Amino acid sequence: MKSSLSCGTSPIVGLRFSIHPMADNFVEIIKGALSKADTSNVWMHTDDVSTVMRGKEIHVFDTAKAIVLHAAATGAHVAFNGTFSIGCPGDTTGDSYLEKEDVLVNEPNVKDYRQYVSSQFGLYPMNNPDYMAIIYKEVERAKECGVFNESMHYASGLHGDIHDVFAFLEETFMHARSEQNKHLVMTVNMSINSPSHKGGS
Ligand SMILES: Cc1ncc(C[n+]2csc(CCO)c2C)c(N)n1
Repeated sequence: MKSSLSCGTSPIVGLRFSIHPMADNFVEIIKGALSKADTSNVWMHTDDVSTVMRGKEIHVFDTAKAIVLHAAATGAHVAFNGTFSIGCPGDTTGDSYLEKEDVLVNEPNVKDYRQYVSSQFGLYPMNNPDYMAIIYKEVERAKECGVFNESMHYASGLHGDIHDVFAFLEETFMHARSEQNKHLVMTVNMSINSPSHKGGS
């Protein structure tokens, strides 16, 4: 890993995530999802706890959605949890693949998949005194986009087709930061193919 400090001006989006399939063949599902997605536009590393991905925003969201969809397509009940980050002052410019072209490599392969997902997200606009206004605005955006599910402590509930939920997450991640406040963290939990989803899936 290279380690030149970028002083928080870097456009690199990082995502650290885990997939937990509630199935006996969880190893096959995790490894299968990671290998079926085209990861050529992101830097990625998997360990025993999670996987980290770094790259341009569009490629991180494109690759993450494909990985989740490939795990979901097995039919197993799968949980995804991830932390997205951009603009961290302590971040480094290495392992980023920023030179990649803006052509999505997974979207053509997964665009026809349909998958209901129930999700909870949290926004953390770092060092921004107006953070509550930003959070309320983004919750309003979720309502306008038709993916809002319910209010709750410490997160907001989203649900719907995975393409709509991911599109919202990418949009809100773009809008909840600014030139003055570059550092943003977003947490996302998803539950897929859950027996609790009566009629929605
Ligand atoms: C996305 C993602 N990356 C890594 C792990 C950790 N993990 C748990 S079991 C397993 C397969 C056997 O090594 C791995 C890699 C995870 N759960 N999800």
